[in-house]
Amino acid sequence: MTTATQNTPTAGQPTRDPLLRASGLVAGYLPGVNILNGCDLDVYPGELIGIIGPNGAGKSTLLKALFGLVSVRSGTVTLKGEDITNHRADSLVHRGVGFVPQNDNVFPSLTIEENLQMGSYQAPKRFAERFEAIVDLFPTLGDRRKQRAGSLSGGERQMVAMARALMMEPSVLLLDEPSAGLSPVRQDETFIRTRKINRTGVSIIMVEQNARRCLQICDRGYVLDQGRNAYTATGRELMHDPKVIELYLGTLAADVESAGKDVPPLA
Ligand SMILES: Nc1ncnc2c1ncn2[C@@H]1O[C@H](COP(=O)(O)OP(=O)(O)OP(=O)(O)O)[C@@H](O)[C@H]1O
Repeated sequence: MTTATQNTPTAGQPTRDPLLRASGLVAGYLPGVNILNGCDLDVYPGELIGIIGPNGAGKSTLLKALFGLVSVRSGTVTLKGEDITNHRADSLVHRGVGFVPQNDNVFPSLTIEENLQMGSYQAPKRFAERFEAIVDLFPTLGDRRKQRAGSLSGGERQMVAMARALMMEPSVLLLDEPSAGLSPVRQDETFIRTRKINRTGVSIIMVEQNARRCLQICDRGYVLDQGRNAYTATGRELMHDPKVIELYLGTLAADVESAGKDVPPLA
């Protein structure tokens, strides 16, 4: 059995230049209270990265720090080698970073089409072309373009939120707990959708509570604990690492291990 590497953020990484790199991030909300205590993260072109860890570990805060929503106190974030630390969200969108928050991620009173128009407000002339590309990926959105987002199910709203973030054709997409609050079936659909987006070439950083499913689909995973990298390796290695199972995946994962079988594959 391969063992995940503790405290070495470079484990299992490709050797080419990272698309996005976070180095030694320290960040927090209240003066004098740091939530991130020196986080490192590398995302290589085309990768799907999973971030898991206990409640309050700072996973969502890490995404917010990458997207300029939480002030970075020290450390740097680079995109294609360019320093983007503490850049504003609108500037990051322009540079190719997309963000899908966990909550309130659609405009409920607007139709699906209008929600997607909001996603392309920085490049309205590209709306038709981007809308067509999105509908190719998620045909339901085209069929139901005139439906108000507020009347959609949780899973469908999540699809609209992802689609809206894709309107600016990001090179990297940040997803904050996309499966939160969804039934197991809808969670699976969300993970399949995430992988589908990734296969179009978009790099993804996904924070997830559903750690096993997340590790199952991601190329590499980071385990965050108390605002620091605890473990990193490929998703598969983390999923089968005894220490990671014991500390972070809990009994369900242990049951899977002891039964000697993997979690069922996503369709
Ligand atoms: N807006 C905020 N103001 C002050 N503290 C906050 C704020 N948002 C989050 N925190 C605190 O930051 C810490 C980390 O929260 P964060 O949401 O990043 O953790 P997480 O790993 O994503 O946890 P979970 O899995 O429970 O969502 C928690 O102690 C939380 O209470």
